[in-house]
Amino acid sequence: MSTTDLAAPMPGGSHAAPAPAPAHTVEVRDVHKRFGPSQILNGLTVDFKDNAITTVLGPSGTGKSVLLKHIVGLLEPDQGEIRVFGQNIWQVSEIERYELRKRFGVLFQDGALFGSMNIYDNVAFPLRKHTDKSEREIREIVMDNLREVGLEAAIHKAPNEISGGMRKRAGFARALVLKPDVVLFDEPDSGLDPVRTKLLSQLISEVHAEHGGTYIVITHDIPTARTVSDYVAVIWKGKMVHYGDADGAFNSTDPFVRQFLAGAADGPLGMD
Ligand SMILES: Nc1ncnc2c1ncn2[C@@H]1O[C@H](COP(=O)(O)OP(=O)(O)OP(=O)(O)O)[C@@H](O)[C@H]1O
Repeated sequence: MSTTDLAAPMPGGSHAAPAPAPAHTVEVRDVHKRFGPSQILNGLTVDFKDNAITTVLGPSGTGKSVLLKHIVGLLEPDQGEIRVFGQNIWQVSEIERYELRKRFGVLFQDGALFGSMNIYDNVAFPLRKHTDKSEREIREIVMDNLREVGLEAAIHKAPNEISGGMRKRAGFARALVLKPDVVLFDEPDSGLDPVRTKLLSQLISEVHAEHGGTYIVITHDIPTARTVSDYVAVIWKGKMVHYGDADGAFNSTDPFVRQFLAGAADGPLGMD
């Protein structure tokens, strides 16, 4: 429907009311996903809080990355809905889905940088591809973003000439250049030592405090969750078993949430 359609008078002289704003920017409704014999997501439902950082925690192999791929539209649910900005992403055209995706920034595990481009060109890439900004404007945005993640001195380096932590920061800068409403992080801590993990977690919190937005951080690293979380979501066996504020999660009396967040061997959570 175009804006002209929305402005058209209704029979009886009144105007059509604009569509109500969605309650949440990212809504996951009863999503099921199976790969071969394995049911990975099994009726998973969650509304991510807007303008907040939610960490998605859960044991290895429980479907956290599969959930993230559903949210960005890389995987289609067998059943259920993924709604972003109020739209079911599998009930819109491919072009509309592509437009919705542009409002997402994603930081993949390895930063997902192009090996053949230097750091500057990697960060400039989304601006060159998706906007008609001049090279002068692009330079200003890229340098602002690289400064924010502390990489302005590394612009001429290739991805394989910098450390894993720097690659993640470059990936973060690239994820931010289009000023996304939603930023997703797939295990930002993977492959980093505890000090670099802590520094990256602090950077995520600082950037969020500066720009706002809906951040979803997939991790199984409890210290990362403690540093960045406003809200904590816990997945187990393909379902969302807990969603609440960080204090509530870390002080939960639920045996499963307690065991998982304490990293304890004793409790309902076994090796299966
Ligand atoms: N495209 C796919 N085809 C088949 N199986 C898949 C596919 N993607 C994921 N899986 C399987 O789904 C399960 C969940 O994977 P996922 O990567 O979401 O786990 P995770 O919770 O993110 O785990 P970790 O914390 O260890 O990264 C795994 O058993 C994985 O092998």
